[in-house]
Amino acid sequence: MVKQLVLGAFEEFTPNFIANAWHHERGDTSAFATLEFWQDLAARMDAAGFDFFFLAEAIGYPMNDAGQVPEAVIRDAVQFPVHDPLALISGLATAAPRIGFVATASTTAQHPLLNARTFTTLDHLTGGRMGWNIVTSDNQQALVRLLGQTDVTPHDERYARATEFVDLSLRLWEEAWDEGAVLADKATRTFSDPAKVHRIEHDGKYFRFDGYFPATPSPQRTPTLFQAGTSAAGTAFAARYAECVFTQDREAARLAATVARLRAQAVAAGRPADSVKIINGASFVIADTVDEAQRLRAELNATPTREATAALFLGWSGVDLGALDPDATLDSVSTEVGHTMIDMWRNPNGTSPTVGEILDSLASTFGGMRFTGTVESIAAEVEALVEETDIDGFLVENWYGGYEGYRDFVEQLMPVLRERGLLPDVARSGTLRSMLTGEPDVPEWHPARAVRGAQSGA
Ligand SMILES: Cc1cc2nc3c(=O)[nH]c(=O)nc-3n(C[C@H](O)[C@H](O)[C@H](O)COP(=O)(O)O)c2cc1C
Repeated sequence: MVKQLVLGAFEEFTPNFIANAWHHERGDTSAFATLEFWQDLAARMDAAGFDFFFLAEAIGYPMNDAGQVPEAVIRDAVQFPVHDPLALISGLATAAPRIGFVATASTTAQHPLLNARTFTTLDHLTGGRMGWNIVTSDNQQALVRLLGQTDVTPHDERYARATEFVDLSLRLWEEAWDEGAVLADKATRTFSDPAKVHRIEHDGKYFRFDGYFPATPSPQRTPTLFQAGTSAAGTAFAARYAECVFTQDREAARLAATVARLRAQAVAAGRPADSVKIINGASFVIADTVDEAQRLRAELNATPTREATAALFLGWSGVDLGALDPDATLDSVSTEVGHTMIDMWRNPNGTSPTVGEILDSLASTFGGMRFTGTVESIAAEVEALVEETDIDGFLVENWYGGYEGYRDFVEQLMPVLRERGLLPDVARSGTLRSMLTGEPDVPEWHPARAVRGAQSGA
């Protein structure tokens, strides 16, 4: 039996993200800074039957170790300008009443209290439709300079900080307020029952907290937890906390290996293999003939400049390809930024591509799996990929920006995927967690459950 996929729309609050194709004739993102632009898009994805609207985040932008920002970043709009995704969501929720919202927020840049309060607020305002994509952040060089930090926090230490950040957040969401603490009882003038609201004291390596969490429990309490970053440290972190993992593999065999590794680590962490939903990036170029689709794909590959793609790579990986010998490989390059990005260009079983080859092919490889063909050929490929890799869904990449970037996928491919049983006949609804996991509550194995009610009755 085929698996029913979950679908997210992959966006960032910027003119156009990974494709850097905002200037393509089919798209128009000149109004990207307006609420109406995003409300229109979210409403259409809601009506189309997508499960969630996903917002990546970049507080920093590509910058090399010397603090120089490639000119292409500003000229070509490479994650710059970028606006605040969390500020967008309540406005989207009014226009899109069913779809979930997953917002990326960084444990390297944020503070647990401020972050937890924002997600609780948004989970209330969306009626339980919020997800948090937990990242330790790319674009590190700019991030530390903008936040006034002295240096990039080493890669694995960022995950140690993320662990403490999430553990404290879970206490704020699950332990600070008991069920039934909010009474709003006029007769006794008791809004909240002091016996059921608990002080949280935390004195850790990275954070201290001493006091009450000032936001009432939201419909999901803990927002649905996503994670992105599949280094060894990232995978271990995902195995502990993530209900969904966003991956970006672009070859079936590599994706199958990532899925197997994530499921094995989940089992080793004491949870069922299928309790981690693995959602891979995917872009779809659809036309009446395979030739025409390939022509359009080639046109899209030629859209971003070489400087823009190299800058995007720098931001995500921390590696400035322009400063390296074009004949060298990345085999011995080390980075404190993104291991996932570098690992994609290393071939442990053979010859790795050279820096020159990587630069030549970046535009045609950014993002996740690429599907190019007719509706029927792509639907068959999707089914075969799900069978081969055991993934749970796709984060559909927007190419041109705005609804144009999804139109063919929504209007042509989704009906055929539905006919093949790869999508539900009726769009999922309810809280985001129930849409993605089938269960309304955080699962038993999750660390959230260990702290829930820890002080109740105390
Ligand atoms: C698929 C994917 C999506 C990511 N999205 C973001 C993002 O939106 N914002 C961000 O700051 N970092 C993002 N990152 C980077 C992560 O913050 C990650 O922590 C970083 O790559 C370092 O961890 P890693 O070596 O495990 O990949 C993403 C990484 C991956 C692999």
